[in-house]
Amino acid sequence: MTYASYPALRLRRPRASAWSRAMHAENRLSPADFIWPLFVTEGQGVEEPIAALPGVSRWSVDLMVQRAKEARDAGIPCLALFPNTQPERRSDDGVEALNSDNLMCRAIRAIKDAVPDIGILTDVALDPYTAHGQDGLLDEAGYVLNDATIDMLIGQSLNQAAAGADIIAPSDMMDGRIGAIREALEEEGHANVQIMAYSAKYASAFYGPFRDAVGSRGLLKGDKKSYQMDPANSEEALREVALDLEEGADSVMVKPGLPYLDIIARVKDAFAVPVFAYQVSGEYAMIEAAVAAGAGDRDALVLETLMAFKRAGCSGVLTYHALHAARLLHG
Ligand SMILES: NCC(=O)CCC(=O)O
Ligand SMILES: [Mg+2]
Repeated sequence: MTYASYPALRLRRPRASAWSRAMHAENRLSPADFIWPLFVTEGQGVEEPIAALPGVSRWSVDLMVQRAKEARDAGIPCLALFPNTQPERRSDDGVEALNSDNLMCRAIRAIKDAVPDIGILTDVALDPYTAHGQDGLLDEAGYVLNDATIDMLIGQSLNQAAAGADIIAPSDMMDGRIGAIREALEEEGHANVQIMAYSAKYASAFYGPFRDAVGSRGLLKGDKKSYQMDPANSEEALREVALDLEEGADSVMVKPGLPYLDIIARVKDAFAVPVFAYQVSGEYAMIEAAVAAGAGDRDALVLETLMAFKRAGCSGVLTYHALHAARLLHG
């Protein structure tokens, strides 16, 4: 087939007016594209602003319920919860993750009680609970043990599911944990609890502010390169995704987001399954720093970066800008 060429063909013609641009848009953003990560802290009526994430706070459970209502009213379908565990409840084995009355479980129950029609995604990994800030159990040399960690992750997943979590999202990058968690969920009567696998999670420099938010930055010794992926690799991301899908993941995630759009596009092309991205704390902080420096307009930067995820093939995005973006789109 041959196309017309200039001047019969002018690609600027459909761009000339707003109505026509709207009609020709290949992708659209809506509040339903967003999952809102929120940080829970102890107490009543407590808001703790996070310096490294201007505009983001930790909220106590009672105020978290207010955030959940705002999210629902703005059309956001799902929240992702992260606990800032009190230092005295952190230990080498992170056993607080298994406590059915821990901060996470109390937050899940309170939100499900007050706002039953919003989804709750819970992160599975031990880093908010360990005294060393690593995602799993360590051997004497400080290596993160794979199979022993999986036993803890199963317990953590079942604990969250019992509290009412709708989507279990293992972010630990242990080999084989998706299959083990799926099997345990089936056995314990949680057949409808989904798994969103953090399949391609990279050992990234963009997680710094998150570690402040969950209180693990000062604790973490070394790095996470023995389990998170090398930013040099993309074939390996396809293998990670293939394994997680074989093991029973309902959806997969690529993390961080914007520096890894190529991975998102490859995963979507190769597997045609629901792919989500995590626009992580360092990405949020970079946008806010640009805005503070007068280098860009917040609303435009936020919507353009979120649209990029849709264009790359994402079903949705975990983003700290979720409420702001959803309200912009709602008008
Ligand atoms: N498991 C969740 C994260 O590590 C979040 C990272 C971030 O927002 O920087
Ligand atoms: Mg894996």
